[in-house]
Amino acid sequence: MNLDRYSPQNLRRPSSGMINVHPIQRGGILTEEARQVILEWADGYSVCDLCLEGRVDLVKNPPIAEFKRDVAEFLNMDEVRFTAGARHAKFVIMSAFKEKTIVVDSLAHYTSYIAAELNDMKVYEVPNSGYPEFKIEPEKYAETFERVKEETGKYPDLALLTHVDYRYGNLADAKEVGKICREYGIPLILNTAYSSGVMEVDGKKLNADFIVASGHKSWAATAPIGILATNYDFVDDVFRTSKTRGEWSGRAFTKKEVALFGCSPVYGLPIITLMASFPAVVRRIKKWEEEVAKARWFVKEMEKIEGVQLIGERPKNHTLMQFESPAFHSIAKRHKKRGFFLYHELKKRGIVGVQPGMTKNFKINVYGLSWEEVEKVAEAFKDIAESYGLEVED
Ligand SMILES: Cc1ncc(COP(=O)(O)O)c(C=O)c1O
Repeated sequence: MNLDRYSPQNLRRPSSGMINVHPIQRGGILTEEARQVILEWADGYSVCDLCLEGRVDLVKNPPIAEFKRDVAEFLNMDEVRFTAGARHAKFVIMSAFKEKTIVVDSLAHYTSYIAAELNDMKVYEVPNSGYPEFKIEPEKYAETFERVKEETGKYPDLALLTHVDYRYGNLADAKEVGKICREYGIPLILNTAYSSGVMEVDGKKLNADFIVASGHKSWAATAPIGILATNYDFVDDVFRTSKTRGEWSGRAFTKKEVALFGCSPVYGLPIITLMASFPAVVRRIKKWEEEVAKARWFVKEMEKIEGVQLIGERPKNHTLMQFESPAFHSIAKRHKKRGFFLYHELKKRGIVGVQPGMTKNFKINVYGLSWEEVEKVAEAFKDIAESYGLEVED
């Protein structure tokens, strides 16, 4: 066994000091405030020094119990719990709908399907508009509900909408989908992994019954941490407490919430960094329009390159984007590094995050980059294109 492999020198992060445009990274970059508290809280169960009630969400020092209320207010929902990621939040909700039927958008993340599968749910999909915009039209929810009724004899029990999808960064019309769900009396999970924490999300305005969020994706927190917010109607079912009694010992755990494993598994840095970043997160969502402006500018610059084109909705309403680039793909075919050439060329210019091997299509997120950094990334792409003989408009 070569233990040297794990020495601090060998555990340096490969992307250190570079501009990282990986879609999943931008909203999870820690704030200065979070960096300041890291070391003090880095030990295992650090937040449990003064746990008097046997549940992380009830701890008063550090102020997690208050934080829970502030996050609920921020999302305009009634109750919140912290989970091990958005995926766990979805699992927790769906565990209250075991073996029932769920309708999800056809851009949903794999974790939505897995959470449903773990709970033996039957999944139906709402189609999207296909190439090139791949939009989810709200009325397709109503059509899918009717289709489920025709096939099974009853309307579905639950619906899920991915507010911003991970493939194209399309912003779905959550309010309208929420309205349709209300008309049918079907509770809606809004997956805000790519929206809450970077842009405003108001659960009541959007008619969401559940909001799931990802702290490490969009709230500047250390993984793994997610948020599950809901309204009073669902609290008893989703946050149901244990009814088990030890058959021999007679012990009971009546305060422990079953689907949260009794006490949600976020005992240290994840919850501390989520809290420490929260004031900055509350402030940063007000600057969302400027983030979108940067994304739109970046698209305009990228499309000056021969054969590069945005796919997904136009104009962009989010900072995550996908391009198709047949011209880069043709270069890859004759390059000795094959599809990896683009990754290497970008790395030489101080940029990481475009998936190694991808040239035909690639994804980028410009959230939180300064204007200078966005310009640097656009210039890098143009420079690479020109160096391989592609046309770039002035
Ligand atoms: C739309 C969407 N939802 C959920 C997730 C998973 O989030 P988490 O890691 O918090 O479980 C992802 C991850 O990429 C995602 O893109």
